[in-house]
Amino acid sequence: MMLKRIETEADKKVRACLDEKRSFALIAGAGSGKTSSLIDALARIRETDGARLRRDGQRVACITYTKRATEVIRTRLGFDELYLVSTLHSFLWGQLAGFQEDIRRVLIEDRLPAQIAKAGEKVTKAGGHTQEGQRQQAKIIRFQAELKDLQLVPRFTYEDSEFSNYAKGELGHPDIIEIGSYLLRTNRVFRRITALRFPYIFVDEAQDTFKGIVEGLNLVCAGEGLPLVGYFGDPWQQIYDGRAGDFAPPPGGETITKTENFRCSVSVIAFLNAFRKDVEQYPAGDNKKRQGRVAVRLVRAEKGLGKRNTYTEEQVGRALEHMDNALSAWGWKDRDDVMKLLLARQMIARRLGFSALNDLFNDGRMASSRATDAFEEGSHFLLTPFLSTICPLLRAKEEGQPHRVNEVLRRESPAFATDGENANRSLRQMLEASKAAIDDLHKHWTTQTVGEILRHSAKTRLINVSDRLREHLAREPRAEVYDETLHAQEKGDWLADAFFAMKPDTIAPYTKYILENSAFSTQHGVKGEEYDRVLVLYDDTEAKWNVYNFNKMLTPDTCGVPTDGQLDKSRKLAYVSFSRAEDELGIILFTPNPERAKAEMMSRFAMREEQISIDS
Ligand SMILES: Nc1ncnc2c1ncn2[C@@H]1O[C@H](COP(=O)(O)OP(=O)(O)OP(=O)(O)O)[C@@H](O)[C@H]1O
Repeated sequence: MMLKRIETEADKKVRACLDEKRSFALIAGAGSGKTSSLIDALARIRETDGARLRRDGQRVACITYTKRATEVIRTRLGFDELYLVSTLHSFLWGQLAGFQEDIRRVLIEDRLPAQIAKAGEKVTKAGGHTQEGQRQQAKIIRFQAELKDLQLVPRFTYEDSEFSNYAKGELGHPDIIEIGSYLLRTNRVFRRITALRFPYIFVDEAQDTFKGIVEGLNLVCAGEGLPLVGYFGDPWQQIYDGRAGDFAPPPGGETITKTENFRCSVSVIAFLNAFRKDVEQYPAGDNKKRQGRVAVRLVRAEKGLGKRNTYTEEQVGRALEHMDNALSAWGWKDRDDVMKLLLARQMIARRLGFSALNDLFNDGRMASSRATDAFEEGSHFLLTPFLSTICPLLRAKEEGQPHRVNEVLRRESPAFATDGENANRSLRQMLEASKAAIDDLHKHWTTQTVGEILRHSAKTRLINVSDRLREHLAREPRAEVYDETLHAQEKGDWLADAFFAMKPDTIAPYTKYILENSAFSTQHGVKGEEYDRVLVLYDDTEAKWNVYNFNKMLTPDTCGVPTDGQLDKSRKLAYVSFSRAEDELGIILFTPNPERAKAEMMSRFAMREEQISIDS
């Protein structure tokens, strides 16, 4: 909680850049108050140049990463129309919508040929006779037909959807990024118009924006004077693939480093400084008075005895016992304000009661790594109807909240959308229909399988059904026994079949976990958050070996040197996790050699003997 605002050196430098009309990039470590710096900068422009901008019909653009951030910033600026605060997609579409003929040209010359080529590569990889090969082949045929139809599309639209239908002129999220990058790169008029509309462009969380967009905005703002672009972000907090990571202003711009930390206690900052060498932070607010604590617990790792060297159920249980031991040792056992950050969902799943679902989506025979990732993010197409509609509806019913039921129905259910077929139904009719629909859904939920529930919900148009889900619901279950050599490319069929055959009881805790804050989170899920006490648990047996390796990242002398990729990914994720702690940070590391790891961590991270304990 911010008590009083302190103007920092970095804020002064940003102010100087604004006054001199120079582009800049503010690299601000964790807890440094990026949002405050951004708001200050936006407000400064209002003071110095606001009247002129309004007179000339120009605005200040602020591109945010999430819709939630958009709301926060708009509110803090008093909803002033001088500013256009929007997510990247909506900002780009605002600029692209007027360039209809250019959109058509980019789709014809670049976007569709690129997608056809990509599908072609997948056909070659999968083999034309496999189901995946045929699926990709069908995609190529569809794209080719859409390519022909593109000439006839009267108008291109974008409705904030993931999916595209080019023949109907409907664009999806990825199209907006690709077309936006392409036009910024190649079309001088597009750049000129963007610059005229927005002499000042700010990008929040710049590390997570797309490379092509940073390059494009730098072209828009090349040269001296306005337009200028200001990036705010932290390269060490870029944890998703394909994003800008290291961002820099256009040539001539200034890179400013913000070294304050207003969030973390003295001990946590000292540890962060030992961990990350490019920014030396200091406690800059009331946090200077908080000593806090950093403690490490080293546990002797067991070799995974389960499938693919992962833990068996019994071993997961033992690992959880070690976690409880550490909680007791740190005096955290009975506290409910300890945020536990686990990399492996298996342990969270076991604690919260969705192991069966978790096991299914982590079973490499049926789930591709993409499917596992989507499960972890809560974006898998088999699960989204439950996350967005079915479980929220059942929950609202259970809690006796008819208004909430109606809200979900109106927002998510085609059968209850207030336009179209329902436009003429009275409120009473709608309420009666919704009650009947929910009672019916509840009956299915308690007696039927997941597949039956989905089919019922699709038939009654209670849920939005994606094309992929529709295909799976419509086909017969695969009769063959799964064979890796024959079916690897079609494993999604077996995944869907197994999912459809499940009882729904493990889905409710999963959706609750994904949708609500609980005392557990994955390490990816806590970006931007802060908690009094944070426990971070590393167990490489459960991690994706080729992607992360926390033992090698933290103790390379004990465990061997990580690959560049492992080092980069593991340390960014660790930095995000560690820096969430306001007061106390506890790290549990399962290591093959606790004694050596202890000595190495003490010297590497300037830790004292009593900070590191061993539980063998
Ligand atoms: N100038 C300031 N003076 C006093 N407190 C501040 C100031 N700026 C930010 N804070 C407080 O410091 C904490 C961290 O701020 P904020 O969450 O904006 O940091 P951040 O840079 O976005 O961090 P991260 O990148 O780690 O998510 C918040 O509790 C905020 O209220």
